[in-house]
Amino acid sequence: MITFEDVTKFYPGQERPALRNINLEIGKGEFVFLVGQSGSGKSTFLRLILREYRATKGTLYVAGKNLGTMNQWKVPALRRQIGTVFQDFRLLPGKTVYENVAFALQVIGRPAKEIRKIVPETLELVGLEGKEDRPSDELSGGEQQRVAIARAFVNRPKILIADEPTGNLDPETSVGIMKLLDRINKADTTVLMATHDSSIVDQMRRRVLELRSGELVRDQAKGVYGTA
Ligand SMILES: Nc1ncnc2c1ncn2[C@@H]1O[C@H](COP(=O)(O)OP(=O)(O)OP(=O)(O)O)[C@@H](O)[C@H]1O
Repeated sequence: MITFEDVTKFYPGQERPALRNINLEIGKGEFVFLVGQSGSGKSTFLRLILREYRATKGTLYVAGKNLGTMNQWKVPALRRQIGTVFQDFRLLPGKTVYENVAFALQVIGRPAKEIRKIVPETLELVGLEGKEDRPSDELSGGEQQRVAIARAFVNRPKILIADEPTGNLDPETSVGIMKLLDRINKADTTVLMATHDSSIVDQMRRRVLELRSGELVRDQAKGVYGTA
């Protein structure tokens, strides 16, 4: 689903690359944690997959497409296959739970009838049934993240990228969010999650990729957050 072939990324004016010679493959339906200290290259890794940047060297394939040679006009279609969730939720202020999720389908031109069917189904999946009409800014952090996950998943993307999705949540709420991401993964969605949350990584025991100064220093099946 995602293949890095010797991918290096230099930002303009940088002496050291943000990512250096990354080689790896993430298969369909995998759940992968991306860990590493601040500045190790995690965000750059995720942004390359979204074609926010191009690799300076090497080749990156996502959902069968070579992102290096992809025309700019095809990038929106690529991004429709990748749901994104962030630490700070990024919901539409002043909109209800329902509107936040429906908007994701409206902007890609889905028919109103389909939207009326899929949005309630997805809100039920994330445990927000009955809260459709609540203003999203009045919800708890955990509920807001559920809205964000519903919005990211409502289009049934092949890949879900989560950048520190539990970073603003307490441990108990974080466990609930991880159960939800696990359920989405079991629905055959490839999940890639950047995190500093060691207890979650240690509990879940999924594949762990560790970056250090832009290099991939660990690729461990059923891994833990840190090596001793
Ligand atoms: N737009 C940019 N322009 C120039 N340098 C950048 C840019 N974005 C990131 N960098 C640099 O690239 C390196 C990797 O940064 P990146 O944001 O990918 O790390 P990170 O692991 O996501 O960090 P964090 O955990 O703090 O989000 C750092 O040295 C950073 O300063």
